Amino acid sequence: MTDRLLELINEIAVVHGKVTLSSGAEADWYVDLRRVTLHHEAAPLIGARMLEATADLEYDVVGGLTLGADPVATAMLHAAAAQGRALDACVVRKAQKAHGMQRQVEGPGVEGRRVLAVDDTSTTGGSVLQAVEALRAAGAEVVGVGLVVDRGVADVVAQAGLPLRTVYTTADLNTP
Ligand SMILES: O=P(O)(O)OC[C@H]1O[C@H](OP(=O)(O)OP(=O)(O)O)[C@H](O)[C@@H]1O
Ligand SMILES: O=C(O)c1cc(=O)[nH]c(=O)[nH]1
Repeated sequence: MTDRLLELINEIAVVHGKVTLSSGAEADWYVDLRRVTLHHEAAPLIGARMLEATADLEYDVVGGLTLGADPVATAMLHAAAAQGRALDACVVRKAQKAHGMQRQVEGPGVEGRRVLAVDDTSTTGGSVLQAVEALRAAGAEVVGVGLVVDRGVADVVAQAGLPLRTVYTTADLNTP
């Protein structure tokens, strides 16, 4: 059976060429997941597939470090709502806001709640584990990490003591 989401990722998000990654490392390919997490056909598929991939984990809030995680979390919120499930989303700011409510984690609240930390992709795990730290500081119980594309963080997430659920790994992508 055709995997339409994988087709879309390979067609519109995989970029060949030298690129500097979030960690500062150099790579010769990139997957610009924003091109699919904000795409009219791909985003609903991402919501459904992320719910499926994390079905064995129990959580009532989903979110991660802005910006990559945000459309993933909201796609999951909407996919869950379509199933009659009340799943809230949250956004983890890169730093605490200096005015207003001065929060780092935005949304209906994570204190005392079970949270799935997500990201669109992860290469070193730095971003998603920064989100885990901020979520815990806000009082959340982080139950696991969910990714659309894992670029190789299984060991890092395991070392952090969290279960990792992913829809794709780099082996699934048309990379050089
Ligand atoms: O596993 P890591 O080494 O942390 O890399 C992965 C991170 O890099 C990208 O975000 P980026 O830092 O480019 O920022 P953005 O989400 O604001 O675009 C991506 O969305 C992940 O969050
Ligand atoms: O490591 C990263 O920064 C990174 C890799 C990648 O393939 N896609 C992305 O958005 N970020």
